[in-house]
Amino acid sequence: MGRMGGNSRSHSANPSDYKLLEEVGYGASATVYRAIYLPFNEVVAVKCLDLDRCGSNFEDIRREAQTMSLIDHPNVVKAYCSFVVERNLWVIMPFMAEGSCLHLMKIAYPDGFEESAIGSILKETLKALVYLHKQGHIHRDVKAGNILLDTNGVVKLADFGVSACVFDAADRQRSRNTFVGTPCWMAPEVLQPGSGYNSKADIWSFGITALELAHGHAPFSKYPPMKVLLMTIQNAPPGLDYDRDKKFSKSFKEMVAMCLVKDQTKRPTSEKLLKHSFFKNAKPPELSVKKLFTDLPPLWNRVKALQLKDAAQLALKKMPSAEQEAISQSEYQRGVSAWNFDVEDLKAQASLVRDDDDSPEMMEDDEKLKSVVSYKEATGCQSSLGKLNENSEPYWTEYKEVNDYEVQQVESLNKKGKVLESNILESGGQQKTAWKKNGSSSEATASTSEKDMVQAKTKNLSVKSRQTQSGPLTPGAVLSHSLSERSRIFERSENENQSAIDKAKCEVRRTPSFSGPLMLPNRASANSLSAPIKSSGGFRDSLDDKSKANLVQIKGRFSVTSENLDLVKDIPSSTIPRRSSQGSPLRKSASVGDWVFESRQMPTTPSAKELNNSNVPASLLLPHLQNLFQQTSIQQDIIMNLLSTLQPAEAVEGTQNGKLPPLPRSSENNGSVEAAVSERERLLLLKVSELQARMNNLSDELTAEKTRHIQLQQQLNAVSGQEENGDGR
Ligand SMILES: Nc1ncnc2c1ncn2[C@@H]1O[C@H](COP(=O)(O)OP(=O)(O)OP(=O)(O)O)[C@@H](O)[C@H]1O
Repeated sequence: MGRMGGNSRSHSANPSDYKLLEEVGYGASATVYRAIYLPFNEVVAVKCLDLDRCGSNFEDIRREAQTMSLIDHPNVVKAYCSFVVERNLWVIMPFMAEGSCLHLMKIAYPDGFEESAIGSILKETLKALVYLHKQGHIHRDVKAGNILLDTNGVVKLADFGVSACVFDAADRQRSRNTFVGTPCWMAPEVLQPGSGYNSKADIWSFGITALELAHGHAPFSKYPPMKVLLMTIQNAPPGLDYDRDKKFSKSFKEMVAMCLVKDQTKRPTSEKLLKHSFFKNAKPPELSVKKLFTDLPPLWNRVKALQLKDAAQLALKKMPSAEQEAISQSEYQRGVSAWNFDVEDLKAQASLVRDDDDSPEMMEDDEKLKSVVSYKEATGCQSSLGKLNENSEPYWTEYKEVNDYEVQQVESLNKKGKVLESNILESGGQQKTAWKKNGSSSEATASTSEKDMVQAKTKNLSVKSRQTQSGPLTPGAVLSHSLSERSRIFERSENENQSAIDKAKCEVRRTPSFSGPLMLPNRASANSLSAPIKSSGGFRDSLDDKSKANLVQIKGRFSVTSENLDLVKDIPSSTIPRRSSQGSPLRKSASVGDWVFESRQMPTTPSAKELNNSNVPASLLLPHLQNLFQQTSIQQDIIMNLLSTLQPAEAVEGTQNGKLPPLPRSSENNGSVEAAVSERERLLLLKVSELQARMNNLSDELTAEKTRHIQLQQQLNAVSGQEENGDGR
């Protein structure tokens, strides 16, 4: 690793040359800090990847770092250098002071950007894709969260955590048959295991990103991953609606429609797409993008605000399972990439998710949030919160209300709890006025590099406290410090009982390992299963026993599992009827190439008695009953097929010529199976008695023949006696 080419001034691989300041972002596998490179007094970004969370696939990381070192394009975030510090990989990059488009939308543009800004952002992103594709790379994780902005309006595509070099022959097969990405942004061919994909998958993700920038969230973002997977495969492609999206131009709509074609061969290449009229008319980013953040607070304060918002949302969910669901949902909806797909579980979940927006659960959440928290959700939380975007004021203007709510949570859920966030909340409250658009505070424009450095010296209590309390900053300390720990630093004393809100923050940031109704992997499980940089199966060891037992295939960040292989492996595949339609109880395994029996349609199937006695609503019972019905029909099918294979072919004839009728084969005739069997029995008995009668006849005939034979013998003897007497005379 170490230094990477192309820089006139190279950055050292010595961690003590970097002074880590505020956290400015976090993803599935990494936390990103603003930092100062001391030898040059230069602001940089340091991405700290926890190698343990990455599955410690060092070989992949090394290859990834090499890939990054070859990147040299003004619209691609390049790595200056990378090096391992204890169990962490530090990647040193240019600091993009305005963070990602996703963060920007969540903070200030919950309903998306205006078309001129979108045009510029997309054009710059597309230039990056043209470059990467020419170099033989597939990015595989194009989304608003990976499009970074600088204060002067520069747009760069980031995160090669999942990119793959298709020119590397050894890697080609794997990279093209690997499940990598974030479900909402993933192309249909990527979601269909084994079909393989190429750089056109990036064009699909680019189209989804266009919709994300236009609406503030990606299509289907309110659904759990598997529902998204099924909808992407089964539904018509999403797009800009000609009625609902009246504000957008025809050429924008056309461009999006070109990207979101299911048949990858019909999608344009990045190079061709760049020639589309939509991009020809795009404004330079310094005109249309720069103005997006003129009145906003510094990035790290925005990130802090977003973390508080996540925590507030999480604190609403008090039951452990609900917490897990919330974490899963929020991580997923935020666009975090690490999702391991247990296809069976997710299919079952998908069948339970209603397509309409008015599911009671969602409405309940909606009401709860509306009554307590008045902020609107952007991309991330929109789905579970319903339509909260009616009021389009930026999130940060309501920051204080969120904080008030958090205080309530802290007070009500933790009697002993001290208000850990007091400092944060106070500063948040003050900043609320300072951040308001049209406000005149100097804070609003304090995001230039020089100012950042000054602010870092004066404002960053958490980092300073950490450094003074624990001596030199170690990477481990950096990575392990959580928001709660930082809260303690703010408070400057240890808390015995972590407040609910504080705990919730830990959950948001870190990696709980409980399971919940959605059965979606939280970040911890996702990361333990997956290599966030690039996958290769090197993380197999981190699977627990159950996962190992069920693992069919590890596909990049996602593993495809089935618990049902044992059930079917002893049944000859030829005896199982094959149905190819969607929703069939028998499906082709994602990876083993054989047909598997999908008995695990539901996470748990209650007994009939339970179903009868319970007060469960029909909407919940129905899927279980359908599941039971489906399983019963499958079993019948299998029995029928086994019976038919036991039956000799020549026996399948009509009774008229003395032979037996065939057993009914189709499932429609299942009811007549018993009757058919007894009919066969009766005919067999008839046949036996018929044979017996024929045998009796034959015996009689034999006896008669024998008698005739004796009589003839006697006649012959008599004749020969007469002849002898005649000769003697
Ligand atoms: N160079 C940078 N300058 C400023 N902010 C950055 C920089 N790199 C990343 N970030 C911020 O950190 C966030 C997480 O970074 P990144 O996407 O690289 O992590 P990740 O673990 O790979 O995430 P994911 O897998 O979910 O895409 C980004 O969304 C962005 O907001």
